[in-house]
Amino acid sequence: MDNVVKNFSGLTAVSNVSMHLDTNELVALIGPNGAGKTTLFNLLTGVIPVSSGSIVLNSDSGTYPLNGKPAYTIAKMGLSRTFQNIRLFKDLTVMENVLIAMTSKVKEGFIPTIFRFPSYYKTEKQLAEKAKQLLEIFELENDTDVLAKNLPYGTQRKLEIVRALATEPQILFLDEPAAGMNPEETAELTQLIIKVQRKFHITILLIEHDMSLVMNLAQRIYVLDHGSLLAKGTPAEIQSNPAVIKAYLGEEVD
Ligand SMILES: Nc1ncnc2c1ncn2[C@@H]1O[C@H](COP(=O)(O)OP(=O)(O)OP(=O)(O)O)[C@@H](O)[C@H]1O
Repeated sequence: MDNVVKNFSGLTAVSNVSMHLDTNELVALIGPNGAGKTTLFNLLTGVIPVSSGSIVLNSDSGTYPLNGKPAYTIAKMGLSRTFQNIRLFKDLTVMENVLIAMTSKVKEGFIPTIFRFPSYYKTEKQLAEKAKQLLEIFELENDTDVLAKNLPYGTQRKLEIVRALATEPQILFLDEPAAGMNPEETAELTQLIIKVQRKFHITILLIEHDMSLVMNLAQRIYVLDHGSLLAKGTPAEIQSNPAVIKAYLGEEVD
């Protein structure tokens, strides 16, 4: 993204932010409350339009502008996300939640679907098999028939990530994946994110307040403060950056 600005009637939530993600990178976006992190995710995934600036996806087949594209088009281009608040279908089972997320990829035509021809069952069976494989990675394979609302909170967050992965993304945006998790769950999630990134060769950008997760996971970190980019660098560089420490702790450091 190059020089991206987002104004909300008088308030500049994102101010001239430029950043990039390289293929297969795991990058964290951090910053104090209200810094503009979620707004940036909403811009990247087409939930809201930019006020100015550009966002592009570079791939082997060319360069594609993302700004101005609706969220479903961006999702189809291979950018998937989770939200800060859990957005599962609470009254559906774990398996149903994953299958629904997958259906955007199904090429099955209308007629076989309506009349339930053999090809329909084949597709459904293939999808269920794939969903099961994903659920196994997250150790949810024994919970396929459990209603989402009956899962413990930390498990619901894991299911959100499974749903985002079900669309086979190239880039995954995780908005506070460890929010509300205890230290044990956070440590488990950290390992899972590493595993998923390696297994599927995806690029990940994550927003997170839990510094243990950020410092253990991220190859690079961007720091936002009051809508502007305050710092960027490796975890070691960010941890010792006086401006970052000041933004977090509200005091000067020597
Ligand atoms: N739709 C909106 N209309 C008006 N102002 C908004 C809107 N969305 C966000 N803002 C404002 O933009 C600023 C950045 O908010 P944002 O949610 O992006 O911050 P954040 O870094 O994600 O914060 P947190 O860590 O608390 O989630 C805040 O001042 C917020 O009130």
